[in-house]
Amino acid sequence: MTATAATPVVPDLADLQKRAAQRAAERAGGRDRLRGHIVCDGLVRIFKTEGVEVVALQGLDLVIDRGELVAIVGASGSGKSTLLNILSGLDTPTAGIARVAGYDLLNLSVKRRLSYRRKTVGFVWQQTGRNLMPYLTALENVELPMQLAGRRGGRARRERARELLEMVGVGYCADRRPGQLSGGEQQRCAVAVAVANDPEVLFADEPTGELDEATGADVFAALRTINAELGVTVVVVTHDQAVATQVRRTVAIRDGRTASEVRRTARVGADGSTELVSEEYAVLDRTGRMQLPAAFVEALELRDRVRLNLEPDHVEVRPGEQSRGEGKAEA
Ligand SMILES: Nc1ncnc2c1ncn2[C@@H]1O[C@H](COP(=O)(O)OP(=O)(O)OP(=O)(O)O)[C@@H](O)[C@H]1O
Repeated sequence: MTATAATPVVPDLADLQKRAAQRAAERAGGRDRLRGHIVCDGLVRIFKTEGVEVVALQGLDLVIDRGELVAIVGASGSGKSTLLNILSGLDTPTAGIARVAGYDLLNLSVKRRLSYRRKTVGFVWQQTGRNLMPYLTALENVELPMQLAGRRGGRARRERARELLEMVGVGYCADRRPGQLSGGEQQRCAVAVAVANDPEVLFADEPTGELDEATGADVFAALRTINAELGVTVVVVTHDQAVATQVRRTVAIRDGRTASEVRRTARVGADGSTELVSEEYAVLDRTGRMQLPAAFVEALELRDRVRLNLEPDHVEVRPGEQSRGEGKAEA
């Protein structure tokens, strides 16, 4: 159709969809922002029970690149499980963007959701009993998902299962049933089971919650190996702050939003020795919102209103009239 003053061009559905996608990307801060393997942008989840609304996620932003290993930490009730349930396809968000490996989790048909959960993602749960079949050996447990998916022939399946158990350090447990394994060994087998069908992303919900520190460290070592050897993106949810020493990137959630991040990088010293350096960042969302760390707020007794000053290379946050503290914080 030719456009004239009298007959304006009516965009067709494909045009409108393209425009809507562009607008959504612009609103989210441009296409680059939405390019991660896992992308949450302005993610909202509201639960309604008996007329009461609970806002579990209040516009959460998070971008995780392919092949990253990230821990999500936060106090009880901060929204960790809600986030994991959405990312693993068990729950649907109320609004925002949630995308994993190209799947738009807000608009999944039943068929796509099933395929997403079967092929794209793997899970390790906190309860060891939920991860493994009690009457099968460790080896049979790892073989089972491949068998159900009709992948690989019998011998190849067995070989792959052995390889995965070796990879997570429990090759010696192959012929034992879960009841004959320690909690840590069971969770390491669970990691092997979860990646048996080559998922793109592995989600682990408090995988060390029932373990002591040393055994928990073995499970983290298994997750790191899987991440490095298979290139699987790994997201571990935990309320254990000590996990920061086990991974390179830790994202803290507070009140349903990403609040801060700790990144650990290897730094080579003048003598050639390598040390891991941790740096903590506050997370700034695309509208410029950030959460001050609770310790800073308490130290200066900040409340209600604060004064902001733009300095050449930083922003200064000072107590306002309502705040009683006399000191100043800098962001
Ligand atoms: N199905 C639900 N119905 C109503 N409210 C819910 C539901 N699930 C979670 N919530 C609420 O949402 C908020 C976040 O809960 P969530 O379980 O995600 O937190 P969490 O960080 O995983 O906590 P924990 O470490 O204790 O598991 C809480 O206030 C919780 O009570």
